[in-house]
Amino acid sequence: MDPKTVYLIAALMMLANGGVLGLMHGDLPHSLRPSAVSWRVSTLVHACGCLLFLVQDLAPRAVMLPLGNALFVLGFTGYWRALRQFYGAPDSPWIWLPAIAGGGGVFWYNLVQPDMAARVAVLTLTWLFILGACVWHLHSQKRRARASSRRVMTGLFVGVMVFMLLRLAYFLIAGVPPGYRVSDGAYWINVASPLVVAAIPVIGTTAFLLMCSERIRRQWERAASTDYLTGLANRRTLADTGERRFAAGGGFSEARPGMGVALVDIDHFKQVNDRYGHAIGDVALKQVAERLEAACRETELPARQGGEEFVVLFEAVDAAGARAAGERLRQAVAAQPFMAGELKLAITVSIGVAVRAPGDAGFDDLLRRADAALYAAKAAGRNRVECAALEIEGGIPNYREPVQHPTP
Ligand SMILES: Nc1nc2c(ncn2[C@@H]2O[C@H](COP(=O)(O)OP(=O)(O)OP(=O)(O)O)[C@@H](O)[C@H]2O)c(=O)[nH]1
Repeated sequence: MDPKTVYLIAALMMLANGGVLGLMHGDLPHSLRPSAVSWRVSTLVHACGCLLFLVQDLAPRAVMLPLGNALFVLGFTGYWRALRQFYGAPDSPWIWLPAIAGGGGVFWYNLVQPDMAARVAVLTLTWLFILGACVWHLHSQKRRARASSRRVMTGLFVGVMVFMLLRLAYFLIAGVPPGYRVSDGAYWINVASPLVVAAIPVIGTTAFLLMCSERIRRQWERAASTDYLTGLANRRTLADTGERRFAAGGGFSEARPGMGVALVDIDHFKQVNDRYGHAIGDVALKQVAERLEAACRETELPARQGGEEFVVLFEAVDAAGARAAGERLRQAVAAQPFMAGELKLAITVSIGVAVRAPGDAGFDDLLRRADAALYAAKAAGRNRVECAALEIEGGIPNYREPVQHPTP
């Protein structure tokens, strides 16, 4: 195929992709828009580079070719910037330096000291540096299990880098043939080059849109499953996880410990709100959540049930283990006063714990017994842990165990 035809098709596909991204721009969340703008501009810059190669005979080629190559390196730097913006890295003017140096080198070996092999080497090194920076940036992000779009994008950049190396090796080993022109279809490398150049603007734009949709999906999932104020699991996640673990635990067995819960309620929280205001109350809630989370073990799930009430799920505990875990949580909150600006607040929590019992038909029964134990903890003076009895008589928890604990 004629390389000019390939450049024309590539330019049209890039323009179409840039257009699609432009149409979708308004539907993206604000946080993703700067990155999408950079990606779109870079795609259009690449299209302009292809068009320059297409019309290279209309002006001196010694100007058109380096100009086209300069547009490609600028376009790749734009993709680098887009990826940085996507992952929240601060904008830096330094990322344009390799493109400026590489572009300058290409002009130098075209106009001042014409040397095709040196020009290819400078261009290749510039591309490798910029694309390598993109790969490094993609790779250095926190790994997420289903981020397939990021893997596609990384593969694409690596593929283009490998091609550039092969292209350099081709020119270094075979040497630059006399009278060689990039528009000469007799050389396979002249047809392959625009196809590979087009891979990132064309396939990469689809992968970029996939990255955006994966980000949006994760944000929605997080918003639906976590509590907006504390960042802990919310009531819905708690209910889902609790029911699932309850069902997975099978029938009750005296021989092996089952799941347990701790219901944690801040003591006299209304007074904090009334005395210092709702905003300070919110700060205190967040700090209690942080301390509970920090005190939880890996297998324990802290959640905000609502208001000033938290729940911690235990995976496999007996009554003594649940009580000890509850005590660990209580101490984590009571150990030190809370700081809200200049204010020093002494905050404590009361905790009711319950472990799975033979009479529990579902997770709600477990919670109900923990709630009754919490009620007992409040009645017994607060800042303490009470353990629920194993039985429910007529739907009302029956406390067989005397509530006798040292007052903290
Ligand atoms: N700041 C803030 N306060 C909340 C939030 N949700 C619930 N509250 C407050 O939590 C307080 C709960 O008060 P009560 O249920 O009377 O309980 P308490 O004052 O903690 O007393 P005891 O639980 O009996 O120790 C109320 O003042 C609610 O307005 C919230 O998201 N932010």
